[in-house]
Amino acid sequence: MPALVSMRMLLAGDSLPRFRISYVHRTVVFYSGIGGQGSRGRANGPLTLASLGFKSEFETTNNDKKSKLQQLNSAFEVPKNKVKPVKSNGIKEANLKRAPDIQAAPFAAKSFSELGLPQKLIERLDREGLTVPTDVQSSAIPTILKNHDVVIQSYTGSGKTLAYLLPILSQVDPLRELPSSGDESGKKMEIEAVIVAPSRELGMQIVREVERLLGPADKRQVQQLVGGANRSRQEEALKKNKPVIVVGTPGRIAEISAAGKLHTHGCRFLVLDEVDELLSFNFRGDMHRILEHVGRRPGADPNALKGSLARRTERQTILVSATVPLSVMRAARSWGTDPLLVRAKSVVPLESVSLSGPVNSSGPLASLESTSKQQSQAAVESLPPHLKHYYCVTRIQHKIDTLRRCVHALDAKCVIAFMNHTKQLKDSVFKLEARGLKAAELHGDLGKLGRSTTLKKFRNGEIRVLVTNELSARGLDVPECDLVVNLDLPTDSIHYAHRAGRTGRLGRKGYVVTICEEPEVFVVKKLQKQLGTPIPSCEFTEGKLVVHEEGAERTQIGRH
Ligand SMILES: Nc1ncnc2c1ncn2[C@@H]1O[C@H](COP(=O)(O)OP(=O)(O)OP(=O)(O)O)[C@@H](O)[C@H]1O
Repeated sequence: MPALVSMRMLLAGDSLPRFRISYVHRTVVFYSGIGGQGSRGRANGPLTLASLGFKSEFETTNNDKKSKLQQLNSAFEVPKNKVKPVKSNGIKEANLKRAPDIQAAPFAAKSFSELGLPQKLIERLDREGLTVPTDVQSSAIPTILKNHDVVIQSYTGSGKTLAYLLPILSQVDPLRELPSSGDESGKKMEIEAVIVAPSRELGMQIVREVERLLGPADKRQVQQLVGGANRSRQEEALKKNKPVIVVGTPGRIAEISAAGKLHTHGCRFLVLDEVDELLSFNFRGDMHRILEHVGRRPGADPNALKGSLARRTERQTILVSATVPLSVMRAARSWGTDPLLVRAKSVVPLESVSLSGPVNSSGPLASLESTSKQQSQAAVESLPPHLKHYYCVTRIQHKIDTLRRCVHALDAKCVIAFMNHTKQLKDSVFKLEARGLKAAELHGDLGKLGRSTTLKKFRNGEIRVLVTNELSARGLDVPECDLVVNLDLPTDSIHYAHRAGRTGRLGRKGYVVTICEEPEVFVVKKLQKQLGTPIPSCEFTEGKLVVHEEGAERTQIGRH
């Protein structure tokens, strides 16, 4: 456990809380200041991979590798004034074959203009009030602009969407620096980027983000291809608008592609957002089709990356998630070319990360144990560091009452309550409304219109408690969400982490409260251990949050 905690602290840098699992004997009830983007140090001299030890690692390898390194190296050169001293990352030897990690952030940019984005795009960002990149954006944008295949891993709500959208938008019309040469009229524009997301909601959210940056005049350059919407209308829009970017769910993209209405062989970018979810069995057939067709020009040599990466003939593959288990790393290696692992404060070749997992373990039990360890490490890295986690024991028939008291005690304005079974959502909504809380259900059995109307109302603040299932656990961005409640326990630490990540977005405050029955407490303890984060027990009494000390009956009552 301490190893897990310290690993997380080292990976995520100084913005992490300095507590550990061992309990301090005092009540934890106050909001603490929440660090957004941490302060960034500066030092002298340009920081390159060579200066970080990459060169010597690779010097012994052949010329081919050397030239790849030079390309990689130039991707990381940053101006003198943007340099931070390098620290050892402290990652356990067992997890690294070699140690070319760049732990201290060389990409802690102060503004988007430092990252090599075109002026037009900078102006759009400015107009939207986006001026300072997050750490993961500082790492990812220059790396993607250098045409590397990447896996982007950073905790929930840290800005991964713009981390991949901005370098793509800066290389496609209409925002790229140099407009297409020659007379484009009458020439069929090709789809340049395909972005895949596991749910309609997430797909639509990404579309809105692209539209926001394209502006009203150019918003037709992005087309949604999500399931549940009218397919022939989507096909017509593809034909009429000739978008440069499509965003959709695997089923719908594969369906339209198989019907011959989506031409993506010449596509330059393939993004798989929430890639670990997209790897699940449910999406297997559709994902196979997408991976086989997008950016796969007939006759193109998949290994034709000799010379400059800029002249690649194959698509650039970008995989994204807060949770990146080894299965994703393995997939990245087979789908991409020399992929890099991009995190908030480090960029490393994926090949430097040991992929020895269950396949190398001895026996099925060792294999299971190893899988579970990798899972929990993935979950640890995905949790925003400043969230506060509690659990509250109650009887099943009192769960909704406990939820009501929790909402009032924390004065939460925008709450997402997770349950495991769709059938129970309606009943919970009914009970919450009967107790005076404006609530609504959100799940996959609702029609597309019902789902989007409910989400809109939740975003507008017309609904205070959104009662939902796993559908909303991934990617949903409602920045105002200040409380996540587990009315049913999540299946594992990864699911816990994604649910929890709906609050505390981009450095905001956030509470995660698990309401469970006594026999389920051991599961919470196990989650606590796996996540390396304290989850103390609490109760809600007289409009206040009361946190229990470990080993003590009950502690002081505190107001927040
Ligand atoms: N540089 C920035 N400045 C201000 N706000 C930003 C910036 N980058 C992203 N945001 C906002 O931060 C929020 C979270 O971003 P985003 O949804 O991309 O996070 P994420 O890391 O993809 O989360 P998840 O893992 O849950 O999908 C969004 O509301 C987004 O608009």
